[in-house]
Amino acid sequence: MEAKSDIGIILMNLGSPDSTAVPDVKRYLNEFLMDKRVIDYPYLFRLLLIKGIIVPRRAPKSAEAYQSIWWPEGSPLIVLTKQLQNAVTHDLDMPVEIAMRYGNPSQEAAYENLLKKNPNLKEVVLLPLYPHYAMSSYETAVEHAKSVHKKKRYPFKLTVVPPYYKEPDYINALAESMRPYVSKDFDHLLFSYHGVPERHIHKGDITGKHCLKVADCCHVDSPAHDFCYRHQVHITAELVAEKLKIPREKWSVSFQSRLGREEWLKPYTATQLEELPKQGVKRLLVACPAFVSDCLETLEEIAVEGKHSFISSGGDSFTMIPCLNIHPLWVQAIVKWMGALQANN
Ligand SMILES: C=CC1=C(C)c2cc3[nH]c(cc4nc(cc5[nH]c(cc1n2)c(C)c5CCC(=O)O)C(CCC(=O)O)=C4C)c(C)c3C=C
Ligand SMILES: [Fe+2]
Ligand SMILES: [Fe+2]
Repeated sequence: MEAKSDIGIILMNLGSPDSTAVPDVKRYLNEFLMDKRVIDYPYLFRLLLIKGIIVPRRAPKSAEAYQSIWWPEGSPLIVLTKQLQNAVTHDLDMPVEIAMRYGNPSQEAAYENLLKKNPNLKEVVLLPLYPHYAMSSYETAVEHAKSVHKKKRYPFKLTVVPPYYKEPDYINALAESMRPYVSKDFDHLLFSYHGVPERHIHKGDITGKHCLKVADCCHVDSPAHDFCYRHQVHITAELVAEKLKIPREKWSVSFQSRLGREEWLKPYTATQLEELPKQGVKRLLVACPAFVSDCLETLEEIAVEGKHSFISSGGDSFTMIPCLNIHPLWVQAIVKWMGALQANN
C-alpha cells in the first residue's frame, strides 16, 4: 500500500562493503577513511597515508574478518538496518528508506526512492542510527545527508533527529533489551563503545577548555557536552545501569576498535578484557551501545576476538549482548518519535 504521509523517513547507518571481496573492501575503506571527519589529517597527507599505506595493508585482513561474519543475505549491518526499515514501515503510515554513509544504498538513492513513493513529499526526517554525537559518526552522516540534499536541490525540507543518548524511550529500549542477560548471574558488565582519538574530543569541545581538561569533565556541566562523545556514552551507560539497578562497582565503560598509534579514549576494551579476569571477574557481559545494529565490530571484534582474549586471560564465561537491532521497544520508540513529528505538522 502506498503511504499517504507528506513526511518520509531515512534511517541512516554507517555502511559496509558491497561484498567480502578484497577490491570491494578496499573501495569501502578508501571512501570511509578518506572522510575528513574520520581521519582528519590534511588532504595530501591523508591521501598518501590511506591509499598508500593503511588500506592496502588493512583490506585483506578486513576482508577475512568480514567473511567470518557475513550472512547469506549480505552484511549483517545492512541486513539488520533493512529489517529495522521493515519493522518501522509496518507500524507507521510513512515511507521509510535506509541510507549508508559509505557504500550502498547511498543517500541519493534513499532520497530518490522516497520521491518515487511520494512525488509530493514535503519533508524528510533523517534518523542517524548513532545515539551519540561524534565527528566521525553522527556529524559526518548528517553533513553528508545535508550536502546531497543541497546539491540536488530536492524540493522537500530535511529535518535531522538530534543524538538520543539520554532519551527515555531509547534508554528504556536499550535497558530492556539487556535485562534478560543481566537477570542471570554475572560478575561484571562492560559497556564497550567504539573509540575515537582523544584529539577528536578536544576538537569538538566548543568551549576549548573543558573536555579532558577539567577534572571529571563528563560530570561537570558544560555546553561542550552537546558535542562530546565521551560525555554522551558515559551518560547512556549510567542511565541504563540505573534502570537495571546494577551496582556501580559491577559495571564499567571501555573503548574498542582503535586504529593507528594516536591516543584514543581510554580505557581500551582490549586491555580491560585482559585485566578483568585478574581482578576476579570470571563471568563477563559485554554491551556495545555505540552501535544500533550488530556489525563487524560487535560480531567479530567483540564476540570472537574479545571473547578469545578474555577466556585466555583467565575468564570463564563471556556473553555479548546483541545490539538493539529490531527489538520491539526500539521499533516502538522510533515509531513514537516519527508519529509525534507527523502530528506536529
Ligand atoms: C580513524 C578511524 C575510525 C574512527 C574514528 C571510527 C569511528 C567510529 N566508527 C563507528 C562505527 C563503525 N565502525 C565500523 C568499522 C570500522 N571503523 C573503522 C575506523 C574508524 N571508525 C574501520 C577501519 C572500520 C572497518 C572495519 C575494519 O577494518 O576494522 C563499523 C562496522 C561496519 C560494518 O560493516 O560492519 C561501525 C558500525 C562509530 C560509531 C564511530 C565513532 C563513534
Ligand atoms: Fe569505526
Ligand atoms: Fe567532554
